Amino acid sequence: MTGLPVLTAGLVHIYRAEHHDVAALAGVDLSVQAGEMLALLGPSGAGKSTLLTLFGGLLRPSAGRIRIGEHELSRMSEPDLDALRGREVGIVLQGASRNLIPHKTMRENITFVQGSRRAKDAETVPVDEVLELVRLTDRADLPLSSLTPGELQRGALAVAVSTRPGLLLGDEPTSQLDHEARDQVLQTLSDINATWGTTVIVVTHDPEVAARMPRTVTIRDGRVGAEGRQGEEFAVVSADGSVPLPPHVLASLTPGTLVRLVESEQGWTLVKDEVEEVPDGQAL
Ligand SMILES: Nc1ncnc2c1ncn2[C@@H]1O[C@H](COP(=O)(O)OP(=O)(O)OP(=O)(O)O)[C@@H](O)[C@H]1O
Repeated sequence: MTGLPVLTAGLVHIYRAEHHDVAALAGVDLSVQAGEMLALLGPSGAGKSTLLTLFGGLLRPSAGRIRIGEHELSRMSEPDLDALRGREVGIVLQGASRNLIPHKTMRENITFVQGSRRAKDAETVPVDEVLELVRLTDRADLPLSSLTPGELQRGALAVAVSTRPGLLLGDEPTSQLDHEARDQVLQTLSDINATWGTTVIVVTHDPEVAARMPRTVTIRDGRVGAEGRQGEEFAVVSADGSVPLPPHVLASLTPGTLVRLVESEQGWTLVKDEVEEVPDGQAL
């Protein structure tokens, strides 16, 4: 299968807890083209993992739309979502060991996933082709306990793409790896993307990983806060017409500040209105 596009519109997710609700996503509008490779960035608690989990059909959105290829996920039944995960979406959870069966070799792990009921009707890829793509051919038949952390992480990627899905999702796929292993995992993600055209979306906290991604999307307070292309950061106009300001701009343009939108040849410039301060005690 070639890459799948991903589209969200007004995506909201609320975790319902016993005493309070948490709005993890508050209206995400995002369009990812088939075959793109991007990183989701943002502060802790911003909603990155929730968004990734929704892309994988592991959670259902509270409101809004989410489309993977031809599928509108919010309308799919549990069995159909399960089948989607088995064939069209590969997910790598945080921590390599959560994605692998410890007493099986890499080859056996891949064969096991390919032979599972969920993978029925999925594209069959020769195991050796998958192993070669992640550069683990010579480690394929060894016990997992003899593999390095980087090899195990590449093994987790191999399992996730063993049915050649159109979308690969990774939650912090390079965390807790040394620089060399991290670079090899990044290279493997690029190789999967380039060889099969797989759409790749990863969550990362690592600025060096982000810098190597062609596109980054920063999630802030459950919304798209900014986008980066080739290292340059842009503010993004939301579907409701709002433009979230980056934190350093917000520090000088505090909420309630009046601004003028001035048109020029370059486009639009935001100019702070210098309204005279009302002296203390004269406001009322
Ligand atoms: N199962 C849950 N039940 C209740 N609240 C949750 C649950 N999972 C996440 N949250 C809350 O939802 C918000 C978004 O969490 P999420 O894990 O998506 O953020 P994140 O950007 O991935 O953070 P991190 O970088 O720390 O992993 C946070 O306020 C978090 O506490």
